[in-house]
Parts: sequence; C-alpha cells; structure tokens
Amino acid sequence: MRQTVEAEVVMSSPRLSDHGLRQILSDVVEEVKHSINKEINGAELLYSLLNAPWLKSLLKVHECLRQHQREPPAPFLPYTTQLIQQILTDMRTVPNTSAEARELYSLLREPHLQALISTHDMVAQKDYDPVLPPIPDNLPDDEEATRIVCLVKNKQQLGATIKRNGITGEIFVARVIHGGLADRSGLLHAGDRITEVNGYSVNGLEPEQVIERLARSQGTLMFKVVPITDRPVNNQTILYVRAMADYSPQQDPAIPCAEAGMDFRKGDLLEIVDQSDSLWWQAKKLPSTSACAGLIPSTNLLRRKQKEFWWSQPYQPHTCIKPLSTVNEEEDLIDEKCVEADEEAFESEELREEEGEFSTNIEGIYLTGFRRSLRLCRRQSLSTGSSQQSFYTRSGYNALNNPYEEVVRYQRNPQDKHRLVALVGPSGVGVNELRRRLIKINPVNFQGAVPHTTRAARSYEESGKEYHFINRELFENMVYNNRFLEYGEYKDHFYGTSRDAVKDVLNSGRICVIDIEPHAIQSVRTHELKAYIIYVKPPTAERMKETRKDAQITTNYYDNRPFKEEDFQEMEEAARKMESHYCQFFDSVMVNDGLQDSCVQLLRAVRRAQDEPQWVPASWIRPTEEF
Ligand SMILES: Nc1ncnc2c1ncn2[C@@H]1O[C@H](COP(=O)(O)OP(=O)(O)OP(=O)(O)O)[C@@H](O)[C@H]1O
Repeated sequence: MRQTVEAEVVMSSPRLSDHGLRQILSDVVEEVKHSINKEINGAELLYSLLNAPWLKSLLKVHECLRQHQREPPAPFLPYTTQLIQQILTDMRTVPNTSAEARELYSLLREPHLQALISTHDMVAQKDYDPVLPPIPDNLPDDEEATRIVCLVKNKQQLGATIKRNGITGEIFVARVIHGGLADRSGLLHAGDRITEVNGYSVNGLEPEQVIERLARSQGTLMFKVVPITDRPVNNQTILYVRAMADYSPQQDPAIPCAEAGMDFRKGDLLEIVDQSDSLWWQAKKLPSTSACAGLIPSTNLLRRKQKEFWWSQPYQPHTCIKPLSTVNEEEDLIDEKCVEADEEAFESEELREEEGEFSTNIEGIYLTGFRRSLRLCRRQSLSTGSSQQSFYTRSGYNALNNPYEEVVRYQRNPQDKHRLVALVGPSGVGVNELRRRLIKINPVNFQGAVPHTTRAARSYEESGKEYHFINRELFENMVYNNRFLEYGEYKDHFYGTSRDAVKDVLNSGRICVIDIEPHAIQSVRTHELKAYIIYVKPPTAERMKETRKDAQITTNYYDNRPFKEEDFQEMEEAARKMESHYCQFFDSVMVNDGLQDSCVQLLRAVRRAQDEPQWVPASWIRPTEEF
C-alpha cells in the first residue's frame, strides 16, 4: 500500500523528474542572461537573484530529497545530516550574508539540533515493519477477511483471555485486559475469532492447549484472526471506588483466569477502567504502578461471592438499635445486628456504685466531651453486651450491600465548614488524652462536642457546659428522631453525643474533635459532617509498658489504677479486631507511642483533613446511583 502511494507521488510530477529542477533553473538563467544582452529593464536583478548561492543550496536539498523518495529504504544513508553539513559549507562561502542567514547558520550548528538530526537518521535506517508471510495466490472467493497479528513476546502477560464455543469448537478472544500487551497493540479485540497461532490451526483445541502453545513459543507470537464484525463502541467512564471487602483471585475457583485477576484488601482504592462485562470488571489499585489492569468481580458478583466464601465474608457491624421505651416504624425497618463479635475482647465488669467525673477545666480552658460516665457507659456496653447497658448507633452500613463504595477526590473549600475529626481506638490507647492535648494546644481552633444526659446536674454543673441535662422523655424523643450519633445507658441514665452538638461546634467555625466507638463510624460519615476518621493504634506491648509506666487506666472499679500486663494484651487484641473490621473507614492511622510525637502526628492529620485533597464517598458530593 505504501509503495502505491509513493509511486503516485513520483508520477504526479513527471516534468520535474525528467529534467531536474537544476536543469530548469540553468535554462532560466540562460534566458535571463540573454535578456540582459538585450538591455531589458530589471533583468539584471533577476539574474543575480537566480544565481544566488542560497537558492542553489535549497535546490540541492530538494533534489536530494526527491532522490531519496525514489530509492529503496534499505541502504539508507544519513541524508539529513549530510544535507545540513552541505548547507553549512555552502553558507560559509557566501559573502555578506543577511542577518537571517547568519541566524539560520548558528541554529543549524547548535549541538541539540545536530543530535536530533543524527538520531532521526539512525532511526530512519531501521526497518520496523513485521515480515508477513506472502499472501497465497489461490485464495477462494469466499475467504473471510482475516487479520494477521504479530506481537513480540516480552516478560509481560499477553493480557487477553480466550474461550471456546462449545458447539462449534471455535476459539475466541474472551477479553482484552486494559493496558496489557494485546490492548496496547490495538489489534486484538474481545470477540475476534482466532484461527491460527504461529501458523498452526487452533480448530478443535481446548483453550488450555492454545495457551500452552503460546507459552512455549519464543519471540514473536503470530495470530490469524477473523475480526469481530460489530465491535462495541468503547464509551467507558473511569470510576473510583474503595473496597469494602477483601478479594483474592487465587482463592476464587470461578475466576476465568486467576493470573489476570487482581487481589485487594478492604480499604484499597481501586480505579475501575472497564465495566463492560456484567460479571468481571477491570481495575487498577491506586496508587498504580502498573499500566495493566486486573480482573475483579463486579458489585453483584462480589456480593454473591461474599455469601459463598469464607475469605471474603464481611464483618457484620455491631450496630444494635434497641429502641428505648419508644418503638417506631422507621427503626423497625433498619437492618442492624447486635454487638457481639468484640465481646470477648473486653472484660465483663460490675457497675461501680459511685459515679465520678474527671476534672475538665485545664488552665482556664473548658474541655467538653470528656465525661467519665459517658466513657464508662460505652465501655460497659462493650463488656457486657447486655440490653441493660448498651451503647447504640443507627448505622445502616452493610458490606454485603456495597462491597465497593464509590469515591471522589474532595478538597474542602477554605470558606466551607471544617470536616469533623473523629478519633477511634481501643479503650485505654489514649484517644481522650490526645484529644484533650489537641484542644489544649489551640482551644480557639479545636473543640469537643457537649454530650447529653438524663442524669441530674450536680450543684457545680451547668447545662451546656459539662452536659446538656435533659429529661428522659426529651432524650427518647431525640433517639426517635435520629438526633444521636451514638448513645447508651449507664446506671439508669442515658448518655449520648448528638448531631446538633457537633454541628454547633462546626457552625462556630471551629474544628470539632470527638472520639467514637467504631460502630458509630457510619453515623458520622455523612455529607453534612464529612468526618475524617483517625485510628489511634497502640504501639508494641514493650513500648506500651515503657511509655505507660506512670499512666493510669480508667476502670469501673477504681477511679484510676496503673496499667497491668493484661491491659496491654487486651488492648492489642481489641486493636487487631478493630483494624480487621473497620480499616476500610480509616482515613489516617497513627501509633500512639511517645505522647509528644503522637500530638505532632495528630495535628498533621487534622491539617491534612482540612487542607488537602482526600478521597471521600461520592454521595457526599453528589447523589449517586448504585452501580
Ligand atoms: N502516648 C502516651 N504515653 C503515655 N501515657 C499515655 C499516652 N497516651 C495516653 N496515655 C495515658 O494512658 C491513660 C489512658 O488514656 P486515655 O484515658 O486517653 O484512654 P482512652 O483511649 O480514652 O480510653 P478510655 O476512653 O477507655 O479511657 C491516661 O492516663 C493517659 O494519660
């Protein structure tokens, strides 16, 4: 085909090719000379112009190029380099050159230009076209249009899967993996029928036998394919999701090709590049180092698998809304399970008779939301799991419904309200200590949320400061209206953190910093609060022993007591469970080792949350349909 085009170019200007431009010019020069002899006006000027050395050089370039067009490319000489050298030599001999000519001369001598031209010549001398077998002369008239595809094998996978039609025995390309070798060639497509591999017919072979043949071949792979006639238009949009479940292709017997599969863990960010198949999508993990995507199950398929395989069973969140005395229809509809799996992580303890409160006034700064009863109420619910002392939330999260959460990149506008900062960690790790210190560092910027309680205010307490003191009826009404992020019962009194208490802080322009139980995470991950979840992790048991030797743990029995060996073990176990069940929601993870370092880490994380772009659920930014 290319030969035809080139032939057409040459044929389209026969006069030039017959005589050569130089010859024509010489004829013109002779004519003009003749005119001078006849003393024709202006002819002398034209003569000097046509005789100018630059015009001659230009013509030389033109002729050399035309010459090259006619010659076969094999013994290609470094033409361009030679030409440039010739032009430079010619220019040197020209007296009184113009400023433009001098500029051109210096430009052509620039080392980077010379290097570029010499590179061009080197590349031009190579012949990259594949050597195709000759087309047989005796092709039947009804021969199907076939395509010969040559791919050079490298360390990469071919990036395509094949399948066999059970009835006809024909082999087809089942899918082409995005960014793989086959995809980048642009020559193989899902639905193409493969008739030959490396010159051998694949008719009647099993897909495994074809693959074996491909694996054995060295260097170039040659496919003869009958291209699919109605190739679907590729109008894929890229989708970003956070995995809410684990997946391992190696443990999935149903995956079409385990090598083409991509494993992921809860919390991984995935870029879904192809959803054209209803069962198997193609995705890359972010941050992505590979150009090649991997197969992952679609939402529907993963949901099905979660029910089938132990390895991807999602954790059933410990969310138990047990209505207080009031039961309403809406609550009945919420599918939530009782807190049970973390049960053994916490010791069952008797309620203390006397309730005490921590001092909350540090150097004149009033710190809210550090109430001892509230914390004990939480701990009590985890240790007993009994309906008498429970800590509740209205989370509707279920990984079975949403194994992937669509996410978008979000950066808070400086004029917008701050994102809520929620700390999560096993009891005793130091969540309250860190929160207290953060607020103390900058009470103008950071503040906790004032909790609500039904217990009576003490003489020194003021409603809205230590707690919002409200009666039981009002509390139940707030529960009924879903006003609490989490709430619970302790010693016949209710305690809870309300959505409005958090909003009050955010509306005042401050950053609200609260600590929550992990099962309340879903109630703060909303468009309204845009919570940034920081997980506070304990260091190793050795480091805990060292750093906490003077620290006191809050218990139900005593106001405070020193940490014991078993406290560290329990904390380690609780942390392990918390991570395995909730890690997909952690925006940031920090280890609370040395207090000073931890405060710096926390401050940095809080700044990141407010000032840097983060992946957040797409539903916070725009309403999304389930995909
Ligand atoms: N990095 C640390 N180094 C030394 N001591 C620490 C550190 N972090 C916290 N502590 C101390 O450990 C004890 C428990 O911390 P804190 O009260 O903050 O726990 P918590 O995570 O809020 O758990 P809970 O709410 O169940 O009491 C406190 O005495 C605190 O001062």
